[in-house]
Amino acid sequence: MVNVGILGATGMVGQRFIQLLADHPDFEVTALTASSRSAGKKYEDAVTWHLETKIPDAVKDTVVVNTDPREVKDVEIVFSALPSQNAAKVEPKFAEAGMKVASNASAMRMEPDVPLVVPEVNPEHLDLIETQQKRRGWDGFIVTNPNCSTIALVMTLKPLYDQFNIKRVYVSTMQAVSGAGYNGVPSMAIVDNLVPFIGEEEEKMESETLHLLGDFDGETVNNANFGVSASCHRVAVLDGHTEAVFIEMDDDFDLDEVKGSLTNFKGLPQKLNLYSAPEDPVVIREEDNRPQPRMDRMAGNGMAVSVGRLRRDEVYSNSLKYVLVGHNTIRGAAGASILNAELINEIL
Ligand SMILES: NC(=O)C1=CN([C@@H]2O[C@H](COP(=O)(O)OP(=O)(O)OC[C@H]3O[C@@H](n4cnc5c(N)ncnc54)[C@H](OP(=O)(O)O)[C@@H]3O)[C@@H](O)[C@H]2O)C=CC1
Ligand SMILES: N[C@@H](CC(=O)OP(=O)(O)O)C(=O)O
Repeated sequence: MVNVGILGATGMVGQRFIQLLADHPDFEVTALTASSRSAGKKYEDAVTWHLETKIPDAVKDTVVVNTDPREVKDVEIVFSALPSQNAAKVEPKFAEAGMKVASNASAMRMEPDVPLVVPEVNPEHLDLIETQQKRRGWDGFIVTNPNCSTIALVMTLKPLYDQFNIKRVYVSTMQAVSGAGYNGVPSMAIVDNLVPFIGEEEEKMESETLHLLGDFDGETVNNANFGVSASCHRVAVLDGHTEAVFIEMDDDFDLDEVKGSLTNFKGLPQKLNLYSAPEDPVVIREEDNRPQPRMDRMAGNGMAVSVGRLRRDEVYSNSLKYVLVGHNTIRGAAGASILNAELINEIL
């Protein structure tokens, strides 16, 4: 077993880490950190638990420590669920102290020597770790996963990008409230309502998508060369982000081939049979009224993306559209970091 720690263990995403790691065959949670408000308390006293399953017995009595590498002993991997501003300050300290940091926070994602990885999409970007360690003189390293909406989008774009010439993508999101954290969106703002703005979300979707699909030339990642335009919205759903995706290709295409490439898509996690890898990263729904967040967010234990309403665009040539649903705090957050760590543990 590999000893792992969770940074920001009391938050929404931290709790998902605890839940998903409870029965993990290779990772054992031995350290939990949070702010000084929680440090020194037993986990069950420090946390306001929001998930449907119980707090796992194994961590109930674990004493939460400050998010400081000097207080985290004998741990090989730390999963970071810290607010971005804190992540920027402390993740490098954990890497400097020799730990492998699998971060869910946005702080370091676009650093040129920090891999931003979805294991089914761009595992080869992990080779940047060597550059990072040399450049920064670290024994450990930082690997990041993308934004929750980006992950779901890019998992569907990858098979299409490999087979067709994508010219431009428009995406309109309908994002669950859990993406903003428990206290992120007041109930008065969201019940009977929709909020048509999520700070920095559109910029992240537009930049991270092209970076993830970029070529790694051995030294640097050269972004993919097509247009992505996003519009992001908060809706009254607890978990599960829905996205309406519109794609224009350079050339005409066969819709059955598009469907085949999504259905048959497999990546390295599937080949390596990693513990958290869904058998099918993309699940196609044929019903007119699917995917829906409540019905489809748990596809592949929350690690698969469901795609439905796949159709040719009858207005614009060489164009298609579909709707997707992905679980934002599992595939879009904690599950994504855990899959990154499983891959690292297997291949490095
Ligand atoms: N990949 C993705 O798309 C997603 C990413 N996220 C990202 O994950 C991260 C966590 O989000 P979420 O769980 O919603 O946030 P929460 O606010 O729910 O939790 C934050 C956690 O960080 C701790 N913390 C807060 N301030 C400090 C500090 N100064 N020093 C040390 N620890 C601190 C909190 O501890 P305490 O309880 O003691 O205050 C808590 O454990 C964010 O970066 C967020 O953007 C979130 C959702 C999806
Ligand atoms: N902004 C996302 C969640 C999030 O925290 O994203 P990021 O990891 O890019 O900061 C949402 O609200 O649904």
